Amino acid sequence: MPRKTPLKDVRNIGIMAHIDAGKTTTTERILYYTGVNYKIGETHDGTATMDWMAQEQERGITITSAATTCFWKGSKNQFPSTRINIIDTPGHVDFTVEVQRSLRVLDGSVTVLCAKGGVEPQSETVWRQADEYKVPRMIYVNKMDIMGADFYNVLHMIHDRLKCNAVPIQLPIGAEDTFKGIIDLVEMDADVYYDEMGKDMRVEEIPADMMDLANEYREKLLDAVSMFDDSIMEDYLEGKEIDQKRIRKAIRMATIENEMVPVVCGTSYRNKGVQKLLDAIVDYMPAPDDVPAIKGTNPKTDEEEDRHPSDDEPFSALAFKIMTDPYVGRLSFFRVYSGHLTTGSSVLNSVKNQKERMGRILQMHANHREDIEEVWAGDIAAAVGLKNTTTGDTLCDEKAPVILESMDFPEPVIRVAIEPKTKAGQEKMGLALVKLAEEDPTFKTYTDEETGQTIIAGMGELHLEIIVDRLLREFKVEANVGAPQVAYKETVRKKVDQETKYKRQSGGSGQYGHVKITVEPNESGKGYEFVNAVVGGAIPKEFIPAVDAGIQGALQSGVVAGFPVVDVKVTLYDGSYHEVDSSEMAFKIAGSMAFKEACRKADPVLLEPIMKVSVIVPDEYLGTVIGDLTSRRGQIQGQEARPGAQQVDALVPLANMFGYATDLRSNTQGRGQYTMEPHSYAEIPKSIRDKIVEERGKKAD
Ligand SMILES: Nc1nc2c(ncn2[C@@H]2O[C@H](COP(=O)(O)OP(=O)(O)OP(=O)(O)O)[C@@H](O)[C@H]2O)c(=O)[nH]1
Repeated sequence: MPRKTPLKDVRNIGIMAHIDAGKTTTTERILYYTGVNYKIGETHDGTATMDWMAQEQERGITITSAATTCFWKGSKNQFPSTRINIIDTPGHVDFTVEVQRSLRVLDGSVTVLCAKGGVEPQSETVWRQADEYKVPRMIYVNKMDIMGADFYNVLHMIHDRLKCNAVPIQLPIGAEDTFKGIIDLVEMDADVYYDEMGKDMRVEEIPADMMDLANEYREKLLDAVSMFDDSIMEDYLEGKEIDQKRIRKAIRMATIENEMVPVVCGTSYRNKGVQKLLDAIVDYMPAPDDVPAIKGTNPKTDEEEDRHPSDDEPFSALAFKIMTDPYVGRLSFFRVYSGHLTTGSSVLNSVKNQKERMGRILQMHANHREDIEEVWAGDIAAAVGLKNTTTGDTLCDEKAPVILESMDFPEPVIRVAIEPKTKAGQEKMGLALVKLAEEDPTFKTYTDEETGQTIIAGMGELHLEIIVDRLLREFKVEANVGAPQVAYKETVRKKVDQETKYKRQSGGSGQYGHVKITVEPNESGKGYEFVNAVVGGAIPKEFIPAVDAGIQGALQSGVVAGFPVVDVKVTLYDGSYHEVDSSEMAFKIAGSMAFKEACRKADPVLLEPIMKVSVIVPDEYLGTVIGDLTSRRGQIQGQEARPGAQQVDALVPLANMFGYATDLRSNTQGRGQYTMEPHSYAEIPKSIRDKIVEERGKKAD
């Protein structure tokens, strides 16, 4: 069967927003107008379709990025029927990795801003991430109906904070409770609404009292796009009629090239402007073949090999989200980059070097799913029952293997001990935690060797709360959790050489493993690296992975205070073996012992997560807030004026940020706001380190 929607008519977009800007409401309205929903769900009723995880409904926030497909007829029939895949993204900072992984697989994004709040710090964070991925963007200024809505102020904030070439392609008519329509600067007409909830809309001439303003902004728009079609400005200045198609084409090119960010407005809640937003998505957001080819590597030759968005290339796709679904089991969301695949065929997971059968493929809609027979370049769908595929893996044609550029996941910064309420729950909890960790690469679970406790580690308190919540709801495991603690790490500062011989002679056969290794610091963030430099069979090939495994076991619990060891490079360069007594086990033990011994000598240090904290505080509390941040070992990075307030940016150890929300509230009479995200890991000052070591019940070395 040929593909149903031409590649040109596919839009993979994300909707990004600060909490409460109205992302969920906007998505709901989009689904409503595209005919997927028969009734409009309100987020505050808890019936919104996108927020289908129970706890999201209760909390009123969107956590996971579900992909939803809908179709829009397209504006002026330029694109007869465009397929829009919406990748939902969360607004909370604990879930930035969700934002990042969606940025990886989408082609364009709509940033929703609140017409009153404008650019909040979280929007800035997400914007910078989108900059990194060079995602073409447009901005939707929502909530034009609320008290304090000010389109031009938001525009000013966009220029000031996001430093992008934002150009309105619409202007609001009125604001707050007098918001009654939208001027279209391409068509030079107005959509005027005659009722509260956006049912009665008429296309009219631009109101006379707004004509000058409309002309002024039309000129700005034409000026912005004229670099993509210089005759546009000439024609305009000569007073000639300019074809709308030409303007749209130029806006589209400028947007896709990341040279311009079109700005539209409306109120999703009151159903005003959403259809025009859909038109703009179709007109200006890129199709999969408008963006550069995805980079990849051939796993056989290690050579770079790109995959172009074409059905004729070999199949390649990136798994970007794993979810456990109560009805169908494990769902793996994937984005197809090239080629075509029929349900029932096999693919290669090139990262794991394992075959997977694509037995059933589903198209996800917000509230139902559809079995599909085929997927094509540019599609987003979900496969049922893939066994070994995890987030970030490449699925590809076995005959043309490729590993697509994936995503980097940050290390968890916060940990809590967790314990099932009943003994019977122990095994169930273990299995459930493993499942949850498969879904979410920023969530880890392990046993603390010092205390024997089960630990869960993640990106923030809310992140772990949600995990505990899901344990209860989805896996029926009731658990007690301890107080959140910082997820410290250990590393080494010096290169050392280590020789260790593990030899036992007890009764029957003995054990013999002898290794010579060097242990040295690895680049920050590079993790653990193992190099096999053994020559001439000093250690037989079959025992080398055992040495590596032994070291990996030892990495879990460092020599300073039993925290995981990161960023070390270990080179195994020599050793010896015994014909009879050597075994994998013996080499595993030798590897582990050698590594621990080497670490003791290699100037081991304790590292702590440092957070980037942004606080917005009314002027009168500025001194108190800065004083407080400094007393938390914070380093002030900068300060910027906002209307009636200041934004303070600081780097603060996570250990000193517990309880910050409460303190900030009392220091500012509830008027301060803050966001924080992981920034880096840094060495802990000695005095504090000694205290941590002591608390862990171990003596400092
Ligand atoms: N007056 C008005 N209220 C709106 C508008 N859009 C959204 N809201 C309300 O604002 C609140 C937040 O909207 P949501 O759609 O849940 O916001 P969100 O950005 O998805 O929030 P998170 O899911 O928490 O990230 C809800 O109570 C909405 O009903 C609007 O255009 N006008």
